[in-house]
Amino acid sequence: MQEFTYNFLTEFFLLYDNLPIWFHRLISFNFAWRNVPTGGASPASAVQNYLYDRTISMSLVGVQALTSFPSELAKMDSRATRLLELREALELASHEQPPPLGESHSKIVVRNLTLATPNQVTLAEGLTFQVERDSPILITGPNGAGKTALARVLLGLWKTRGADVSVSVPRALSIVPQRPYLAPGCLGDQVTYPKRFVGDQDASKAEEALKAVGLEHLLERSHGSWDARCMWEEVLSGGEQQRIALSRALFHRPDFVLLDECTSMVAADAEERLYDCVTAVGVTPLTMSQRLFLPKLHKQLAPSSWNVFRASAG
Ligand SMILES: Nc1ncnc2c1ncn2[C@@H]1O[C@H](COP(=O)(O)OP(=O)(O)OP(=O)(O)O)[C@@H](O)[C@H]1O
Repeated sequence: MQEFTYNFLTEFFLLYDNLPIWFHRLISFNFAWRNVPTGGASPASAVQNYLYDRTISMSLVGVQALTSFPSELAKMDSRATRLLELREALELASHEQPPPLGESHSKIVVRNLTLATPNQVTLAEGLTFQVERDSPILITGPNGAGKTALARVLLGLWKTRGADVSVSVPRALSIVPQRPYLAPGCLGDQVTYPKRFVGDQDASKAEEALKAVGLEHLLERSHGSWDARCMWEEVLSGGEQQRIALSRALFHRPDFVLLDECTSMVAADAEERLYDCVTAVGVTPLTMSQRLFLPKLHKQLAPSSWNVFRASAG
């Protein structure tokens, strides 16, 4: 029944979303007809009033649009990033098929990797490292050094380059990006993304993940219902959005996770606990970050030979 009502309302507003505008116009015209200056109502004065009223209401709509501009921009930002990544992946797939990455069950292995952008700008050469289960590694480097680029290579989005290059990654590898994508859907869907939330099956695991990242208040706010829906990008703060993204890693528990500056908007005093949560559930992070406290949470630091990064002077 709930689904029927939801579908009905969605269809109704999609088809008739301009009804309120026409109601508003009728009311405005009625108002214009009644409130004419001395001399009585005439079509000319009514139309004049109507146009005056429309000018004012259109200006108000303009002001309203301006005030909602920053949040609209934030929404567009994460969507645009995803679209760009999709476009890059499609371009690579159509022109230059990247050689398939090797598959390894228990570790990430990178040997002699040359890191380069799609337009052939070399960012680093000879990258060699491996990440084993329970041996997290931290990669630091200045802005533009190529940390996200490395994540893209490991996910198979960017081509691997280099003589004798070999890159193998486990199937169970996922990413928590800096700017998370919030899926349209209910609260449960946000935690279980990319899979749809299935109440009976996912509720207790999703609740555990949500609590671990300190977002239990979202469930309380919706009176314990996972079906709450809203424009999540507008309602959740930047830090909350990043915590939601981390909760997905805790929900799905891949063997390895790429954490790409994924706590940059989280309050500093909570960050360390969040990283602990990830390792506590048996997920091994490969972290890309500038955060100063992070070295103590990782068993390995990226090898110093990585200072060949093109942008390291920055
Ligand atoms: N699609 C692309 N096409 C061309 N160049 C790109 C592309 N994406 C990123 N770059 C460039 O590659 C370089 C490395 O970018 P990357 O995002 O990996 O840096 P980063 O080390 O993650 O930086 P930050 O610390 O700011 O997140 C940058 O100079 C960037 O402009």
